Amino acid sequence: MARKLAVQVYNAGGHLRVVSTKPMPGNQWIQALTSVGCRVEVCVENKTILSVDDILSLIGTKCDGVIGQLTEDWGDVLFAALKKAGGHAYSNMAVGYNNVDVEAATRHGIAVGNTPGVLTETTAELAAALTLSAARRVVEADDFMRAGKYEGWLPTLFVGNLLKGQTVGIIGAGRIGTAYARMMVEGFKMNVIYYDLYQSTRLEKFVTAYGEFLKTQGEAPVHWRRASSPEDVLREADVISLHPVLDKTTYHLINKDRLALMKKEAVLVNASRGPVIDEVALVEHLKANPMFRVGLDVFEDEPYMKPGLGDLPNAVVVPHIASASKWTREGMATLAAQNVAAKLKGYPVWPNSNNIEPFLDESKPAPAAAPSIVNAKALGLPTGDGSKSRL
Ligand SMILES: NC(=O)C1=CN([C@@H]2O[C@H](COP(=O)(O)OP(=O)(O)OC[C@H]3O[C@@H](n4cnc5c(N)ncnc54)[C@H](O)[C@@H]3O)[C@@H](O)[C@H]2O)C=CC1
Ligand SMILES: O=C(O)C(=O)CO
Repeated sequence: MARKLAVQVYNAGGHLRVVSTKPMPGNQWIQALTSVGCRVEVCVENKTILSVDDILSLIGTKCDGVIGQLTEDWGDVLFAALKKAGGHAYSNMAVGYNNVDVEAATRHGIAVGNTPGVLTETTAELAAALTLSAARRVVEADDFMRAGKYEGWLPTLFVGNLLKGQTVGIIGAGRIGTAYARMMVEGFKMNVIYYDLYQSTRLEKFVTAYGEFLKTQGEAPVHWRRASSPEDVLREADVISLHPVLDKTTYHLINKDRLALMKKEAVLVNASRGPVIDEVALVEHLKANPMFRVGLDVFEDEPYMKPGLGDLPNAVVVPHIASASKWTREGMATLAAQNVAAKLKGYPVWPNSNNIEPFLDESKPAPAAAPSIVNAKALGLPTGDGSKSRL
């Protein structure tokens, strides 16, 4: 028999029961649910990653919707239980949903929400921070300073890589990959080479226009190129940042053979998902190539690092914090709650998940629509901007 977990209850009399597996920042998300008649139960158990059994006990025998986290295994067992408890809606508090078996959810008639857009710039900024930290050896230098090793300026002390005028490679030029590329182009006048399954006309247009602007300033223009393979990007770029979804096509996209193609002094950044890189191969590559550097926000076996990674000075490692700004985390919570609330109320699905701003504007009521439901088509859910009624 599963143990009962501690919960905090909001709007105890609400007729729809919604569970959040974690406390989430801000109040707007609670408001989005209680205002449509939900009783909200937030798990406050002191345990970082909830097991399937933990979540089964939270779902219980009557549950209309759940907001869950990317650390949880949302597969057939949980969706079957949610369905049996009368549930119709689940939302990840994340844009990535590789932890969710969407087919299983669809089989059980459960809508799966995610939180695109609100974290695009925040995540891209952290990727840029990792790029600079790795290229300019910021963490190594900080450790050196704190260890009392600094004896005075030297021509050879912590020499790193200049970014200006170099080439940045993007693998996965979607929302975040494009935002990151723009930062590197505007900030450091880098040229762009990208690989994606689809053409990123937005990125191409931006780099072309920025190149024209630079020319008017008497500066060298920047250029872009769409590569026909990841190999082209890896061979050509001085900095490579990974921003694809994690699926079968991107699992171990960076492996031993592809690492060997990269420049000896390249910088590799990953703020997508850990398994996009074969981390054992990466550790070997970092050991053999001390001037090759990485900046990692995500790891293959989170929360663990592969043996040896944490000892290497040419790796900057942070604990999956790319979306961790106050505005973004509150916004993610709000979008997740609005996905669940809208589905439970029978509202349509917002037609453009690349523009979710109307859901975050606290000065106006949110549209009566679900911001982003990834299996909307498979479930045959209607789309619409919710103009007929408001949340
Ligand atoms: N570290 C963190 O805290 C965060 C990580 N993420 C991760 O970043 C991912 C991307 O997020 P968004 O940019 O919003 O998604 P997006 O859907 O806008 O972009 C993903 C891109 O990957 C491309 N892609 C898919 N398969 C590919 C392949 N085999 N090779 C190359 N490109 C491929 C897609 O065509 C798409 O353009 C999320 O799925 C999530 O896993 C997102 C937010 C925060
Ligand atoms: O949204 C995601 O996919 C994350 O990794 C957390 O921000």
